[in-house]
Amino acid sequence: MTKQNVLASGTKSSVNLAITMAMSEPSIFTAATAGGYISISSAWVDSMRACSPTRIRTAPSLADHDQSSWIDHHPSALDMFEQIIDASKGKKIVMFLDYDGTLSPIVDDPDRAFMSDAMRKTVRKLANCFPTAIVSGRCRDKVYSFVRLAELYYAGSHGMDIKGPAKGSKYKKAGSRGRAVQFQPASKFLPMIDEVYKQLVEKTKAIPGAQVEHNKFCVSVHFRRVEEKKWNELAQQVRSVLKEYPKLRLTQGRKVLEIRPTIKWDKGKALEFLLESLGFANCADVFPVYIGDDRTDEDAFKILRERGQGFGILVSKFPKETSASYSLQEPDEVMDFLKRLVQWKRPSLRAQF
Ligand SMILES: O=P(O)(O)OC[C@H]1O[C@H](O[C@H]2O[C@H](CO)[C@@H](O)[C@H](O)[C@H]2O)[C@H](O)[C@@H](O)[C@@H]1O
Repeated sequence: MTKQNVLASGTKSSVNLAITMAMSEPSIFTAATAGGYISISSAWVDSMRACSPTRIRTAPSLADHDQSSWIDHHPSALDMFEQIIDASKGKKIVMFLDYDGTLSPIVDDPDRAFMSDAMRKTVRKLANCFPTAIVSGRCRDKVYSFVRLAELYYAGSHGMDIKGPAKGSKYKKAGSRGRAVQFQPASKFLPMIDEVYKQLVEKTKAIPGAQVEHNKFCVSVHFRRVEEKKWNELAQQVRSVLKEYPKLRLTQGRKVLEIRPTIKWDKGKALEFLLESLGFANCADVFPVYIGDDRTDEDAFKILRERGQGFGILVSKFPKETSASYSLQEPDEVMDFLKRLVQWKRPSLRAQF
């Protein structure tokens, strides 16, 4: 088995193994009979299905042992607010926020995943209290066009495109002389990503509902609006493009296949880079909080566990395997949690919410 294309994020669930298998055995793939080809693609489709859970956390008929035990292990960050604040006492909170599914609800059209004004107002107040970064799979400019808050740090393309506020930030590392933080570890992949984007557009154009999104250092192939009976065909088309690019790998999000460089860089590394840029590299008294809803956010949750600092909050209505410590069900709960943080830090702002 080669390690050309491996699924980097997440744990060794059957889902990840399915994709790893499908992506990492090109010789089997090319030598296989038509039947073999289908079975590899069907591993993709199984994995695509597994990324679309349908068991709602609160449904009484499904509130079985597994679900309640999941909540025991990942209690609501709202219910645990006081304990969280206690744990952060004497430490500097730094906030990391994923965008889609965390600050904005998941919608069918990725170009219309707008953030509410109330959420924007809350995030603005949050950034006034704590250093705050948006960490997204999207192209940085696109996520900025949704968030529109110049005072934040932004890490687009799954952390491969990092930029800090140009000026006026209260949170600058000593000695940075007002220079904006900027880091693009995958810049040499730009021509390859452009090429792959064009090929994917061409190869998927006949599949109704498929949408390819150029995220600068990575590409997303959306299947939210593709009929399930066409998922196999979509997987085969994506596979046919990717097999020519061993320097690219595949990860999966919510009804999306994400193609990105094999470099050892992800949202977890971006989190560490940003902590360092903010002057917290070897700081024992920093308390990073990362809130995200997707597989790629697991890299950041894991880093926090490894560092033994702060914690991750998974946004999900469904029990999921996660390295996050707490959970919130949806963006509205994220907003409530952020408001509580602001009110705790600045009690005088209570009346403004
Ligand atoms: O890291 P994120 O900010 O969560 O980005 C991950 C992907 O988010 C977007 O897709 C997701 O949200 C869309 C809008 O709600 C939804 O239609 C899609 O099904 C979701 O996967 C974004 O469009 C992708 O490029 C990102 O990779």
